Amino acid sequence: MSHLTVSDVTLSFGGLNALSKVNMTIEPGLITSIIGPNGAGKTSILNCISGFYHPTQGEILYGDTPLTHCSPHEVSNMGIARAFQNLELFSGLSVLDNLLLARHQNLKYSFLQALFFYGKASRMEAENRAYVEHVIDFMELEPHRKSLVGNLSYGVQKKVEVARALTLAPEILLLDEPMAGMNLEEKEDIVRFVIDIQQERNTTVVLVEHDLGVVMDISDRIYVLDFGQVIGSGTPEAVAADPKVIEAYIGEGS
Ligand SMILES: Nc1ncnc2c1ncn2[C@@H]1O[C@H](COP(=O)(O)OP(=O)(O)OP(=O)(O)O)[C@@H](O)[C@H]1O
Repeated sequence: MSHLTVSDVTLSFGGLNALSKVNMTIEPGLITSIIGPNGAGKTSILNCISGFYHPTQGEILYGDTPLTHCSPHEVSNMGIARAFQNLELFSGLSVLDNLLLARHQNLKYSFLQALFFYGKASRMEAENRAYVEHVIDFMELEPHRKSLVGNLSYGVQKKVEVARALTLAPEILLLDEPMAGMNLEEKEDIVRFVIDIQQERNTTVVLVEHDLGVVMDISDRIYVLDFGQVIGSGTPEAVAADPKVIEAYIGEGS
């Protein structure tokens, strides 16, 4: 597994810099959280890493491979998957079909093979099916596998969204506010899965989350953004004691 390196990334929308010379190193195998007040640039940095936005300046490398100008599809094929803040699920399809569809993105066989459905295509189809079943099992979604996503509670839908990203077997999982709108029990549930994803699947996790209690509890490293700039970084203890970070949060509340 490789380091993900964000170097001097600036993202401008007209006159507004959503990100200004942001530097981050996402270390393999760790949970790195990105926090900051509303509008600080947290989603923008995930958008740059996942190829939805292209930085105005700066560079993003995965190992030695530049991601800066890659499309979202190219980024996910490199092993970087994203679960979205606003769910990217098909509400009229079952959990199983949503996950199969997501996994299907990774199918690589020719039109002719697909047409006659033999050889590599059928083998890959079986492998995909098995992998999706494994993700359903891992995320404890078995009771919901045939349910239409639109009929599920918001908390379960958020879990399906994480599962959707996991079907790509990512090395890095980007999670954008996976606990937003959840009740305490649902939050505890998803926290347990985030830790399991890191520890049991040896996946690097990048987490954008507003719940500071959760962030302090589970993160190995934290980056703090404010007005598009990194104002603090390090272990949870170091960040919690950083006067600039405290100021940014007190400023937000006052
Ligand atoms: N597509 C866009 N066009 C114009 N401005 C944008 C766009 N995307 C983001 N911004 C602006 O960039 C800044 C950073 O937004 P971003 O969504 O990254 O913040 P955030 O930290 O994720 O906020 P929140 O915690 O509220 O989700 C904001 O001022 C936002 O209005």
